[in-house]
Amino acid sequence: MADTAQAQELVYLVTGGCGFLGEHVVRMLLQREPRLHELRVFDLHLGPWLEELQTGPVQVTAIQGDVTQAHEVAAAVAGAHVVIHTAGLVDVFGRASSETIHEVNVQGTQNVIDACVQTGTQFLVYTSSMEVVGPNIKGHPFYRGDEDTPYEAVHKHPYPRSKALAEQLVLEANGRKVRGGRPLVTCALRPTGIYGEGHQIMRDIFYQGQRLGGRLFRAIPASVEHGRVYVGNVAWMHVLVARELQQRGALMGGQAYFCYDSSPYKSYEDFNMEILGPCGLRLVGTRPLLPYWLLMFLAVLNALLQWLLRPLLLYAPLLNPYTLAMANTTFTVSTNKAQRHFGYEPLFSWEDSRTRTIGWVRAMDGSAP
Ligand SMILES: NC(=O)c1ccc[n+]([C@@H]2O[C@H](COP(=O)([O-])OP(=O)(O)OC[C@H]3O[C@@H](n4cnc5c(N)ncnc54)[C@H](O)[C@@H]3O)[C@@H](O)[C@H]2O)c1
Ligand SMILES: C[C@@H](CO)CCC[C@@H](C)[C@H]1CC[C@H]2[C@@H]3[C@H](O)C=C4C[C@@H](O)CC[C@]4(C)[C@H]3CC[C@]12C
Repeated sequence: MADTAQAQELVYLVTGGCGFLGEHVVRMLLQREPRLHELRVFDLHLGPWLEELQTGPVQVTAIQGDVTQAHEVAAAVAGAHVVIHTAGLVDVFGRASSETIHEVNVQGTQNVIDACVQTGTQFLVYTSSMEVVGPNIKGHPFYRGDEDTPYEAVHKHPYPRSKALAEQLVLEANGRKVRGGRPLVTCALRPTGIYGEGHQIMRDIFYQGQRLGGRLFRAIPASVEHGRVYVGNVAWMHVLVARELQQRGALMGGQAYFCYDSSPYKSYEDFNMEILGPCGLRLVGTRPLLPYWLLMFLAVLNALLQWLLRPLLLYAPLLNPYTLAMANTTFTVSTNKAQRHFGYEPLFSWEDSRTRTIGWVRAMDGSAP
C-alpha cells in the first residue's frame, strides 16, 4: 500500500478500471503512487474485488458508468487531478457493431477530453494500441520499429480505426485550456499484445487446448514475430507516465509511447507456448499444418457464418480474416523512448512475467467451462 509518510493529496480516475488492464492499473496505483488520496474506478461493470481495496489508506470510489454518457463522465472527472482512460471496446472478433465500437472508443474518448476541459482536470493518459500503427492489411512487416519508424498505417477494421481516431483526439487536445486556464497535458501509451493474469484470449486458448487433448495445432509460421508485453509492466508504465506528466509536461505532452519490456520476440503461438507449455499443452507441428490459402478460406467461412447466424446467435470464433492477417504479419517494437522521456524501466523481468502468468493459468486447470 501507499507510503503514508508523503502527503496524500491527489485524486486519480481510472476509466475501464475493472477490465484486464484496468484492474492491474488500479492495483499498481495503490502500491506505487504514494501521493494518492482518492482513486476513482469507473466502469460499465464493477468487479466484486473492488470491495477488498476499501480497507487501505486510499479512498477507493467505485463508479458504475458509461463513457458514452457525457454527463456520467463529467461527474466522475470533476475534481480529479489525473485521468487514466483505459476503457474501451476491444473487439476484433465481430461481437459488436462498428457503430458501437466507434461510440465507445471514439465518442467515449471525446467525452473524457471534454470532461477534463469543462471541469479543470489537467492530466490525461490514454491507453491506445499498437494497432494505431499496424499491422496494416497489406501485410507489411514492422520489424523492431519505434515511434518514428515510417509505416503505412491503413485502418479498415473498426477497432484499429477507432483506436487511431481516439488517439488523434487525445494528442490534438494537448495544450487546450481547461477550466481555470491551465493547459491540458495529454499522452498516449501503445501496448502491443498484452498478456498476463486475467488475459481472456490466453484463457480461451488454454481451454481450447485442453478440449483437444492437451494439443494445439500450429497455424502461423514460427518466423512471424508478434510483439507482446506483460500486463504488470503496461500498468507500471501508466502509473509512471501519469506521475511524470505532472513534472515534464513540456516534453511528454502530446506524445505517444509504445509499451515494451523484455518479453521475447516470437510468433503469437510460440509465445503462448512459453506460458501454456509448462501448463501441460503441446504445439503440434514445426510448420503450419494447413496452407495459408486454406486457413484464409476457413477464416472467410467463419465470417460468412457469423453474418448468416447473426439473427439467431452470436458466432465469434478466434479465426477470421482480420485476426489471421494480424497473426501472420510481423509487428515488433524496439524503442527506448519511454526510458528517455520519463525514466521507464520494466518492473517485471521476463522470468517474473512468465512465472506469474503460468501461475495464473495453472490455477485455472480443471475449471474449463
Ligand atoms: N488487451 C490487449 O492486448 C490490448 C493491447 C493494446 C491496447 N489495449 C487497450 O487497453 C485498454 C484495455 O483493454 P483490456 O484488454 O483491458 O480490455 P477489457 O475489455 O478487459 O477492459 C476494458 C474495460 O472497459 C470497460 N468498458 C467498455 N465499455 C465501456 C463503457 N462504455 N463505459 C465504461 N467502461 C467501459 C469494460 O467493462 C472493461 O472493464 C483498451 O482501451 C484497449 O484498446 C489492449
Ligand atoms: C489463427 C489463430 C491460430 O492459432 C491465431 C489467432 C490469433 C489472434 C486471435 C490474435 C493474434 C494477434 C492478436 C492481437 C494482437 O496481440 C494485438 C491486439 C491489439 C489490442 O489493442 C487488442 C487485442 C489485439 C487485437 C490481439 C487480439 C487477438 C489476436 C488478433
